Amino acid sequence: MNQSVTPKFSAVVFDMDGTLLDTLADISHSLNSVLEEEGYPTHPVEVCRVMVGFGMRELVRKALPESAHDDAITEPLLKRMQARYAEHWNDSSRPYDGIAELLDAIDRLGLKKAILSNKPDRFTRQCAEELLAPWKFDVIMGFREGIAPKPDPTGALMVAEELGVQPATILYVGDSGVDMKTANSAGMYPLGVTWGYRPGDELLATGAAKLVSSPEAIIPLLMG
Ligand SMILES: O=C(O)COP(=O)(O)O
Repeated sequence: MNQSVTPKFSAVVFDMDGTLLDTLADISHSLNSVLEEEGYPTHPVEVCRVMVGFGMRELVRKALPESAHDDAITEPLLKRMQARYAEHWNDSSRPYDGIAELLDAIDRLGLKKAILSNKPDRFTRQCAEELLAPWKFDVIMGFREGIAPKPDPTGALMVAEELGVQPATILYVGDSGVDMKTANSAGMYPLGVTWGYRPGDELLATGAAKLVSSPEAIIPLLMG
């Protein structure tokens, strides 16, 4: 680590889908193939883009017609979606350009780093282990039954606790309004990224302190 450079933050918490990884095509494919098999209307990828981010249960619910918003329908469909995604999570999902350089810079600066996602926990871990294999994350936390999903701050505060740092010293990097609300209610610095699934105006309206349009643009923010 360069001794003349003081990190401003002690840790970086990343959202996964739309921030570290472009997962949209695999999620959309898994969702649509299950909807189609059940005779429900499917959705273009651009519609899926705005339905992702609230967790898989909510994705399935949003994708179904309102007449099918019943646990007796949504829960079995969620299980099928999970099974389908287990086969297709890695067809085309990849880190965005510049993520490798950003993660390398975080490591060079000696900052801790974590992932907090509304994606089911096992898929969050699988994606990190396979698609972000060169980097070690200090904490990886996906959606776990019994813990409220983002934007509830519970998960973010658990991550801070596990990292052993104060929330106020955490840079939270995400691509959606859900992320900006989470960061604000957990007392973390909300940094919005515009290469993901949501437009910059949504991020500003939900409390982004700043927007960046490339992973490399985050590197100078890490220096004190
Ligand atoms: O599965 C989702 O809904 C999105 O997950 P994310 O929190 O990584 O964006």
